[in-house]
Amino acid sequence: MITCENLVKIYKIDDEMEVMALQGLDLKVEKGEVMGIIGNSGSGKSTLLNMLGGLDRPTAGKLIVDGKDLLRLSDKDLVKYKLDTVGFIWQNNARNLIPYLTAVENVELPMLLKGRYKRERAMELLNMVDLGHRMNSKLDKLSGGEQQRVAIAISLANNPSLLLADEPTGSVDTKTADIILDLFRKLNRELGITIVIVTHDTQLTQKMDRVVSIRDGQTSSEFLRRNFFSSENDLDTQEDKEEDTHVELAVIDRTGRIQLPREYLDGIGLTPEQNKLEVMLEDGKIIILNPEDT
Ligand SMILES: Nc1ncnc2c1ncn2[C@@H]1O[C@H](COP(=O)(O)OP(=O)(O)OP(=O)(O)O)[C@@H](O)[C@H]1O
Repeated sequence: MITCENLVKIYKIDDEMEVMALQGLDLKVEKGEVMGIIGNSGSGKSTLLNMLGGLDRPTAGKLIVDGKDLLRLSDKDLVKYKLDTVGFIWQNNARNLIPYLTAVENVELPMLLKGRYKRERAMELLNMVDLGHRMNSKLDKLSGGEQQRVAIAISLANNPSLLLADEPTGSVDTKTADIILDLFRKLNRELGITIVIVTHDTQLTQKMDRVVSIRDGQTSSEFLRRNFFSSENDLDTQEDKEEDTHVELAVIDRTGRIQLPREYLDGIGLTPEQNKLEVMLEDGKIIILNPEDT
């Protein structure tokens, strides 16, 4: 569904200053995946989402989404792509909704359809997000989580094949965050929609099958859930950390370069000044040693 290869995004601040927000990022997302993206503030998560959503164009590299080459699309085709292929959910989406209109009126508002069909489609979308029973409630009578579900209904209006969510649970409590993740899963299952979620919420990422970590504008590691079918109850009863639920994979680029977590390097006593490691292949395993220890 998504292929990013060596993706670069440079923002020009003024004649002298540039920011390289994406520094040769590689990422593959399969059709029908629900995937998380994590990373420190400023690591390039939102920039990546903006590129995937066609809100801005990459500077260089390759970006193919749903068969469309986003570096080569004409301006007209990019507008069509934004309308037809992607749906967006933002952290503060609900704030853009109109408080004195009902849920169904809010969903109807941005739709291009006319008359009766608009109402039918808006009702259908609210049913999809399990909010059919509140369709005639004024928005300001709905909880934060329910308002976010109205925003999700709106994002589905054009049958997108990709949903992009930037901190979708940033403004709600843990229980509501779980309900929203369950809803994403349901939409994924029932509509086959691919979903990419940027989040800081480690409770949420523990429940995702694949989480990619971005550092300095590049994918640095990937967390795969150990047991895709492990019971959600287990997660609720124990104080899990990401390492317990997921196995961490370092990302290797086409030239064989990998980025090792700093704590691993610290673990073998390698100081930041040292820039060489001893690497050995032994019994089918690659062993990395601090050269000063050998
Ligand atoms: N429109 C822009 N103009 C100039 N620089 C930008 C722009 N957008 C992002 N940047 C810079 O690009 C880098 C990556 O920013 P980005 O917003 O993608 O990070 P992020 O991982 O989403 O951070 P956060 O978690 O704080 O939202 C930062 O250094 C940021 O200052």
